[in-house]
Amino acid sequence: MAIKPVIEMNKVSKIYGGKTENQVFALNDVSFTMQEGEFIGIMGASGSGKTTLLNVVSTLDHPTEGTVAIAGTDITRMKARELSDFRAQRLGFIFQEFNLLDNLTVYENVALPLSLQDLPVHQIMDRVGKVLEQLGIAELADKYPATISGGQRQRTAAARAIVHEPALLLGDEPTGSLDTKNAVGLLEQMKRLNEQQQISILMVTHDAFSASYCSRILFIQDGRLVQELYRLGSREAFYKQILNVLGDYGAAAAEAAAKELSAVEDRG
Ligand SMILES: Nc1ncnc2c1ncn2[C@@H]1O[C@H](COP(=O)(O)OP(=O)(O)OP(=O)(O)O)[C@@H](O)[C@H]1O
Repeated sequence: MAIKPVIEMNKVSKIYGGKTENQVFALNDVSFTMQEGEFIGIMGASGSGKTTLLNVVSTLDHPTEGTVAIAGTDITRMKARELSDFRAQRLGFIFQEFNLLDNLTVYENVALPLSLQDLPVHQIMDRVGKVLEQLGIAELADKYPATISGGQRQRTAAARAIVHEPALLLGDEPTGSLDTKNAVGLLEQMKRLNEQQQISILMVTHDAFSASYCSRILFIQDGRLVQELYRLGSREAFYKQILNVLGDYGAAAAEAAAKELSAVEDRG
């Protein structure tokens, strides 16, 4: 099977502010292609444009210039209504806050993206059942979010993000609010989804440890892509490589990298 691009971003700029004064180039002439089955991490300092990039890809924000195609569809030409259907059917999201609905069970939360698509009930039951099994939470189907652990809530959120088999899974600091054990659990799950089901994942993270699970990292600085790193060897080696690159970008990043490097033997 031929590998197809899942994201084609071509000369994208996003400018905030007035026509001439106080302009902020949140993204500045950004181009990259993501192939189906990649697991890409976006890294960069605070204010470098990571969230803007993710928002443009997720169709929540419109670029000032340039084009973005997702799975062959140019989203920069779509109307609002088409965009919301496209988002619901083709994209999956994992956020730092799990955004589960408290008055729905685990099963109902996971079924939500399918219920919105008017699928027959037996098809919904079948797909939800499979994805709950996959994420090891089948026995929690009838429980409510308030009665399960943080890690289980995060897995429920992950199940909901993939139940409709999106072309692309997007994460904004998905491990941000998790302790180390649950963060590793979620990253392992994402890695499995990526490797075993070829789900394409784009994730924003400031954390080198999380980023080391990716197959490629794009580094962004002042709205520009400044470097990319492919994982060639082990995750541990990739982690050190990422820390070294972060170390190249400013004293603050270097300080954080040095701290992390000293902890590398413990966590890596
Ligand atoms: N709605 C907006 N109006 C004006 N400027 C904005 C707006 N949103 C973002 N910016 C600016 O665009 C730049 C990029 O912001 P963005 O949120 O993409 O950065 P980030 O890398 O995600 O930062 P962080 O890691 O702190 O979340 C920043 O200078 C920010 O102040």
